[in-house]
Amino acid sequence: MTDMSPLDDVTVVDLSSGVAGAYCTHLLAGAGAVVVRAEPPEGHPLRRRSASGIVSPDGEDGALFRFLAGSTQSVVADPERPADVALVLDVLARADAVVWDPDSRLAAVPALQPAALHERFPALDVLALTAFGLDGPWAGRAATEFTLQAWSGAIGWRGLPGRPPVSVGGRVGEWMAGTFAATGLLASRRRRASDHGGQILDTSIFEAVALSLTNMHPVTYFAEAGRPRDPAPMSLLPGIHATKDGWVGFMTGTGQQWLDFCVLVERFDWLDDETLIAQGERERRRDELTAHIDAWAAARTTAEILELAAALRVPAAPVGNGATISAIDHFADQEMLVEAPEGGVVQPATPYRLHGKASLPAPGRAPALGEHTAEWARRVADGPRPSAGPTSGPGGRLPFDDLRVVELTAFWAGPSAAQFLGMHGAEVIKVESPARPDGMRALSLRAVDEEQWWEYAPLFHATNTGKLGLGLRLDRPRGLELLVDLLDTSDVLIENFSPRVLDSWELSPELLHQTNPGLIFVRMPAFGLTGPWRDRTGFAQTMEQASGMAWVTGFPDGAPQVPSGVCDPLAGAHAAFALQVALAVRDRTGEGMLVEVPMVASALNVAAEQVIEYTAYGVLAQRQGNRSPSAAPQNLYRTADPDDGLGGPLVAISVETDDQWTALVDALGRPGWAQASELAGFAGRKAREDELDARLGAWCAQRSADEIVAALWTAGVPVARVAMPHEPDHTQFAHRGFFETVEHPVEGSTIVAGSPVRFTRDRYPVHRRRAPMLGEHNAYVVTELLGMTADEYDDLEANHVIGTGLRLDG
Ligand SMILES: CC(C)(COP(=O)(O)OP(=O)(O)OC[C@H]1O[C@@H](n2cnc3c(N)ncnc32)[C@H](O)[C@@H]1OP(=O)(O)O)[C@@H](O)C(=O)NCCC(=O)NCCSC(=O)C(=O)O
Repeated sequence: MTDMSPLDDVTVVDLSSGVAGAYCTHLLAGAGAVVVRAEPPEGHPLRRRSASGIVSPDGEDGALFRFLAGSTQSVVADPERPADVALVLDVLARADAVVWDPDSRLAAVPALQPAALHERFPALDVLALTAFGLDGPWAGRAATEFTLQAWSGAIGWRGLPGRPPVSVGGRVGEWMAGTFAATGLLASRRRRASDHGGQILDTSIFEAVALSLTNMHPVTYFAEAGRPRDPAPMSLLPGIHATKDGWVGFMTGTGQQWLDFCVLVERFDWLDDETLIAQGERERRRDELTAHIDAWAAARTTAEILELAAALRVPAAPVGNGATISAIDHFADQEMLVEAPEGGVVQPATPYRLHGKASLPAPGRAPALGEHTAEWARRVADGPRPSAGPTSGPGGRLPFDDLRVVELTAFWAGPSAAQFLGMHGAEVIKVESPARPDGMRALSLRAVDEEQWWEYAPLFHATNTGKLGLGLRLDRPRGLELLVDLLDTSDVLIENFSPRVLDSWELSPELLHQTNPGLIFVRMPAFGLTGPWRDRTGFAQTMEQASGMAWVTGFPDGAPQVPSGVCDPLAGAHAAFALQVALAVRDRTGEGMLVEVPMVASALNVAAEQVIEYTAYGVLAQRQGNRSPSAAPQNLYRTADPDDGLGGPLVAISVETDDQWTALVDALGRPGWAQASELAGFAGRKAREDELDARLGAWCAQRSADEIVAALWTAGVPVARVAMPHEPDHTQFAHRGFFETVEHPVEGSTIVAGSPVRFTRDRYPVHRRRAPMLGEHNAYVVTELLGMTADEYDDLEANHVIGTGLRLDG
């Protein structure tokens, strides 16, 4: 097979104008898809102004735009000119998919609305990105990332004692939505291959935020716990601490890592205190613990601390930012940050690697506005209009119903990648050691002396739906042989252990491809399979610390804070995307490959703006608490509702556009102070945001949250009640069926968040099968799939090669 770009047979039209749509098509173009951006004459908004508010010099495209639009084409079309709209429709007639959001003048043309496009081009996949989804009671309502975070509970839970809760900086939710969108589009494309039927992929940014920024499935957790979450905001501990020369971040995700951390900071009394293994107890003793950790860290350099932490296998990272990350040796060594094709700017590289014969195209430059208009006009004039092809009715096959996936995964990132394949039809077999199961099981609601305590773990239930469970010990030679036999009958292997683990089992692609050349082998290490940090371990929080995400989260006068968790679904969705890129190659050639998806690489992509803006404009993004570089006024405000003892209840208000400001002024009753002419523009509002906060604060303090939301939302102002993350009962979620009920034989009924990308052609619940119990499907795998006899099965069980339930004693 010759070198090929995996998606070079895919054409996508981009009608979107936000970060989510642009990142979606950036990922697709990065895998070789032809992406044609259809822009109104004023151009994509990011050509002039970045998401962080930097205005590009006259006549120059913004640096963030150049990154996001690299390797794409630009067709300019005036929405007022029928001939221009006809050209866009002609390009769409030749496309496989369109990415749409409602915010450009072109996307607002009636013929270019999702339903109209679906009707006109039934074979086209129409990916719609909106704040709340295309229908439901909240559809079309005003929102910004900040108010979406507030509604979802993503703000309410995060904070430090004595301070208001704090939002996640950097519009991570929009990037997350773009990743889910790209991943969903490829899945839909694979389904289309069977019947040529396109569909609307109705993507809700709100749901993407709720799934990723609320600190790990709180709805499931508290539904199973049968109680609401403690209303006090929380922060990671140990978390981010000042060192002699900067900041260092820790994340002790397992009991063992906490114990190792105690050794690191030389507190053997903490090591002996079993109560401190529980995060709740650490939170209760926050001041005492923080005082010691701060003093210990302040006496050492970041490099010294990281070296010690790596030796003790405590997940840790320097707290990177736009100015520092390009100098980090591992990122340089692994070429995770590279010079932009236009030169002079550093930007993230493609967040995954294919180790196969297919190669990803080199990053290309962004197109000038309308650079490809004439070429497309010629092309559509010359060529016949392609026919849509036959389409079958609803009820076609699921995208991955021909795939068997084996996962050797733990916690959230790896399991979520495999879960996506299961949601859309794959048979997924989760392998766990009965002696060392997925660490998510340790976050159980039952004490360890209770029967089957490991089956009461809500986060395991939420991240492992749709899977079968195989209890198999890979530290036994016969266990490994059995796994290799299983992989011979499988299509995909996904793993997210530290790299040394699979190496110690000698499970290499070379070995596995000898007997199954079609196997796609996805590895999701923390930092990469090679490079100086190869053997370091890490959780989502570690990636948030290293990539810059934590740097822009928190108050300007305080330490950086982690978003806490977003890098897990982010890594999972990037892995599901990269895996599908490899699958596209396999569908054409039959050849599998190794796919490397370092967690940190997806985090660096999503935090791209920081390094890009620093290297392009010398601007270092900073923490702004609940304010934003691109909105003013924006903040949390106390309402007149009865005091909750924590400084609330609060509402979130966010004004990004001049129209939203006008709407706010009207809703406030056009007070004199709001009529000042300089407030009509963003710069004037930004300059006076302290005063605006005081005015809005006084207005909100006289009203209940419900009154404020009703008055402002009706007027078109982005507003939200600051909700807690365990509340699943928003009418909009209910309308879209975002949360699905799943029955579990031990735990009972539970509620699990679904997919932010709603497939509208074949509607099916995504959680059709509950999470497996440990070793529940051993008999199916061993006797049915591998054809072993009942005696052989018994022998494997008697020798503890396979097992059901936890068995720590070997
Ligand atoms: C998550 C980790 C930090 C956890 O660290 P550790 O607990 O030290 O795990 P390791 O991966 O190093 O080692 C796994 C151990 O389990 C053993 N193991 C696992 N499965 C089996 C089976 N089936 N049979 C026998 N033994 C097994 C394996 O041999 C190792 O044992 P020993 O050799 O005896 O140690 C690390 O796995 C990691 O960095 N993973 C890559 C990045 C990642 O995915 N991070 C988590 C994202 S989710 C997240 O952040 C979140 O949910 O929160």
